Amino acid sequence: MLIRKLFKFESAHIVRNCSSDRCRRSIHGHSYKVEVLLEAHALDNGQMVYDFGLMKGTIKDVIDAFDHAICFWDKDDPEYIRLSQEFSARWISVPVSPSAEQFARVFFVVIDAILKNTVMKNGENDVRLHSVIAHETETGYAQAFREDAENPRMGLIRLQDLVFSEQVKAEWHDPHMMDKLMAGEAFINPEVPLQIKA
Ligand SMILES: Nc1nc2c(c(=O)[nH]1)N=C([C@H](O)[C@H](O)COP(=O)(O)OP(=O)(O)OP(=O)(O)O)CN2
Repeated sequence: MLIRKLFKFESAHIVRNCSSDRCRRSIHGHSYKVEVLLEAHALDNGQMVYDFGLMKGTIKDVIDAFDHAICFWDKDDPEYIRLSQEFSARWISVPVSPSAEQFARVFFVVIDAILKNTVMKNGENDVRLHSVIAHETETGYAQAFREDAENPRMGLIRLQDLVFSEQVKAEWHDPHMMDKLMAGEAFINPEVPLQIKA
């Protein structure tokens, strides 16, 4: 079974080398929608794949990092990068160009790591990330599956190559969230007292 949770953020970027002229050399913004699809073949104690509410912690924070931020490719012109960092308190540096395709892959890599590091406490069974859909506009989206996220032909995405500005980190529930993720520290879900036994 699949479940899907939708997140939204507003973000600015340039996508270098693309065919659309407006897109490749003008800073522009989108109202992004990100769909996170989780898969399981059994249900937890609440008879759910994974409680939607649990996705409003670390997973929501990492997506919301991009809200009201400028996102740039770390291979972009150093002067563009410098000015983005100077004039925007909220910025994210990514190791791939910020197309819809790469947003979907970036979120897949991070959310997959979060789920793998999460200690689930309510009888969840083999919950895994199925795919991530990044809607750039009302009419265009990209969907990344595991084979896309891990595909070196699409560019390598490693957690340590994502850089979040100090302002972005300061607004997280835990400003050290990404450091903890990279160090392999567990994210522990809350205990749930069992009320009724099936
Ligand atoms: N495959 C992709 N194509 C394009 C991407 C992308 O990320 N992946 N990105 C862009 C631009 O960022 C552009 O701003 C969005 O393109 P487009 O869909 O053409 O935008 P419109 O606002 O014109 O959308 P309409 O709904 O068609 O009016 C370009 N291509």
